[in-house]
Amino acid sequence: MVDYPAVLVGLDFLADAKPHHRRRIIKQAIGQLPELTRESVYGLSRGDGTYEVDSILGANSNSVTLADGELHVGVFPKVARINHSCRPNAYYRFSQRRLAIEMVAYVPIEAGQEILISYIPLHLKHGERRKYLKDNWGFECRCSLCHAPESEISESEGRRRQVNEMKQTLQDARRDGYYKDAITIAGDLLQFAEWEGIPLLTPEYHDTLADLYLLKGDMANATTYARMALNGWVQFGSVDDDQLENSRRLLQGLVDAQS
Ligand SMILES: C[S@@+](CC[C@H](N)C(=O)[O-])C[C@H]1O[C@@H](n2cnc3c(N)ncnc32)[C@H](O)[C@@H]1O
Repeated sequence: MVDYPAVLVGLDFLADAKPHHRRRIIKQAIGQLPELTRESVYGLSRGDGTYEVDSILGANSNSVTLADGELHVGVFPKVARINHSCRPNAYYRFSQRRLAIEMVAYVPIEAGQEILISYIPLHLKHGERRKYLKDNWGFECRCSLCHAPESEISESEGRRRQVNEMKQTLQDARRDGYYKDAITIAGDLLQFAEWEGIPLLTPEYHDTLADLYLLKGDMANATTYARMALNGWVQFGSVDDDQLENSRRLLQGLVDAQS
């Protein structure tokens, strides 16, 4: 799914304009939208706040960085209908070239099944996630993980903690030249992500494995993983995705080196 902004406001303007000017200008901009888009913006859920425009933006905006490097806040009407989950099945990314948000499913999502994204970084702990959502979004999370039995939450916490530690150990092992150990950890990380149902971006790990095998001098495995990474980025990637380009270059370099 691709979604274009109905409203896009520079962060400088939000920070600097006098509140009543800001609200008037944004309201005027919404008023000038085509009828259907305008209705979809006014039909969005409301956050706290006395002022309509502030409460719509507060509960429904996404921060995006435009090609000029400037941070903006946008209302993307379709994305704004998607709820948060600490166990998401999709994620979104912003394409500067398309000026659009692209939704990407981590796993197959059946028709009728709810699309869920994480509004917050996934590595946060349970309590931190709840606090972040309350402080920044103003709601108590009711996702399936937050409502799971205590034992399931603590199992999930343990796995996430372990994943963070493993990522650190992997980096240390790579830096110190223990490539074989780093390769084992990268494989375990993929397995953990599957158990947790927290989709890692698998191509990222295939890229890591390609890099480690290359460092180890195992060109055959490096090429296999580079190819898997490239296939993954084609699936997950965007038109302006650097990772796809980097992956393509790595694979080409490996193929050239062996020919
Ligand atoms: C961007 S909107 C999401 C779509 C909205 N639920 C709707 O029906 O249009 C964000 C608002 O949805 C609600 N929400 C989203 N995820 C939630 C969750 N995990 N638990 C409780 N409320 C949630 C909150 O009220 C939040 O301010």
